[in-house]
Amino acid sequence: MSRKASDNVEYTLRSLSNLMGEKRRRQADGSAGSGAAAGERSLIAAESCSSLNSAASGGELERAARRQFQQDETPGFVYVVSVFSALGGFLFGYDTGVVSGALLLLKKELNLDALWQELLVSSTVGAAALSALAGGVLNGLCGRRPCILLASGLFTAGSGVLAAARDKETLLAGRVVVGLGIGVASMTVPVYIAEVAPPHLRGRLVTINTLFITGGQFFASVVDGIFSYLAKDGWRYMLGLSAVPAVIQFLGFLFLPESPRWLIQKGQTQRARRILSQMRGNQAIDEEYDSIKNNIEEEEKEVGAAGPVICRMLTYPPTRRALIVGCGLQMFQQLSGINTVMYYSATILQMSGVEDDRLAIWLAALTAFINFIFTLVGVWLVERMGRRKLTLGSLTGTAVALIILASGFLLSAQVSPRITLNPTDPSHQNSTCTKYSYCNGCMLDPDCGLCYKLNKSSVVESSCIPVDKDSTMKAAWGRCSNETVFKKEDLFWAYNFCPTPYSWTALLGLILYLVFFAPGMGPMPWTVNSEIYPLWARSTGNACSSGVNWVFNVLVSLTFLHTAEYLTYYGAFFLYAGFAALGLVFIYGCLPETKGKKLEEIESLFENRLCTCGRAGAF
Ligand SMILES: O[C@H]1[C@H](O)[C@@H](O)[C@H](O)[C@@H](O)[C@H]1O
Repeated sequence: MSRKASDNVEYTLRSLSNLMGEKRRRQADGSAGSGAAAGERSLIAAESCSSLNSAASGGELERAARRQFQQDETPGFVYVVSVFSALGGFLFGYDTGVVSGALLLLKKELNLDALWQELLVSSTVGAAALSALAGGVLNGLCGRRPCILLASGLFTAGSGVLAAARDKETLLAGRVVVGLGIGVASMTVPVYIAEVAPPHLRGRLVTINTLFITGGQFFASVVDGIFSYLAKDGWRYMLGLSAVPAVIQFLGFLFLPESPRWLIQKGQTQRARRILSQMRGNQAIDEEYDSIKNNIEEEEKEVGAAGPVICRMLTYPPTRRALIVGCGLQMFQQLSGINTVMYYSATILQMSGVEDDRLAIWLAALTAFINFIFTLVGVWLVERMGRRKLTLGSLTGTAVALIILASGFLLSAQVSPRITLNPTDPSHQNSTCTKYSYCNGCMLDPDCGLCYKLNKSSVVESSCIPVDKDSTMKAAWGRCSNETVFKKEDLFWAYNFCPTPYSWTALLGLILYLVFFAPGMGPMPWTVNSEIYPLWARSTGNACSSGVNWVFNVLVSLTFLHTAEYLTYYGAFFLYAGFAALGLVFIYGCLPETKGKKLEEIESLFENRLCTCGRAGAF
């Protein structure tokens, strides 16, 4: 009998027996438990055989029974635990998202130069990379719960330091502390949720964590929008607000349990059984408990317990392959350019005709909102389509959207308006801006912007002028240096883009990008990583793959401006499209379907050669 058919039969039988009013099975505990469990299993097996035919024929009944079974099996407690853990995802999203708005105010109030701005952004991501890697050891030694408590403690402390900071050095320290929290949370939360969730809900519950990440990013952009009107100290609220969810998570986790799988691994079996039955409601837990326990024993025999986990992972082919798949997914997530697209979204939207510069900050919120809403679509799709199809579909759409986005920039560059006026700098400073004859060159120079008028839809009276050091919304001198005056005079200022009739193509590309990326490539790397490693390798596997995610995040964001300078914007987006295409080949060949499988069964999907793993379990 196929696995699916036997599952169906089991669902049907268990639910039917519930429907017929059979008394809830009592939880067996301790040594008496195993005898009772064996009895129960044989009862189920006998039921399975005798009812096989009727179950197989009654499709409707089967579906109803499956639904009933799943409702019975999933107590609200699992959802509560998942939501409290996913607050870690929210903080990850909030703290990485809020900084752009905070910087706009900070750079004026504390006179931050470009290096300090860069430091405040990258220090967090860099610290996250390091602590995600270190989080693996902590997770293995101390368990998931202490790590989540540690992360929320770090978030709380970091946001307190940031809100109270008096100078840029303290700000930097606060950003590093927050980054340490993000790294630990990003690798622990998906693992913890995957370990407490029942198999049929695991994908959905872990994907909720990414929904919280994008929700955090969206919330951060709204907070940025609101507090941007508060020129003095607005940044303190922006950076300090994350203490609220952090404290809630910390308090919640004082009462929430450890992962039962980790407890079994550490030999704390009584506690593990108690927590597992809490998580599974009225369902008998013996089967799951035995399978976790047997699996741990088998793994220890097979792989041996000596030597550092990473070495054992690399020398044991199934975990080596899983590690390559997990890290590859995280790498391709970042290489397809999500964070540059998000960061650059306000400009892309402005480029497409939104001319009110005050709106820029709200436009970023709109992008974050699309990312959030379409991650919700992913939560809905993950248990329907499965991880593999969802990731493949999402990455294909992402690659196409990147090509459209790049074509938008390419078309804009090709019809780039000519520069017709060359006013002289009143302060007689030498600026590179005056040397450009076309808008395209001017746009790629981060120090310059285009000041122009429109005659119908064509650009006239254009000049390339240095950008104001405090605000990219206006020029340093000349016709476009005073926002209120130049708008009255029907002048326009374009920083980072050239006004052309093809700008809408980039907007279309941006929207399509988010629509496709958010349901699959956003959440799946986290979801798949939480389930592909056997228990002994899970902390280390997730630490490595999260570390890879953060390292590529820093690399892509730090190199974007240089890549754009050397390859132009369209070149940069074509490059990301190329990475996405490579990612597609990799995922097609190597990513097996893990939907509905018990965590203990997944290891077997990596038994064959890496490039054939994609075929394993792909239903
Ligand atoms: O999965 C998340 C999510 O999609 C975010 O929007 C992105 O900023 C992160 O880098 C990524 O890891």
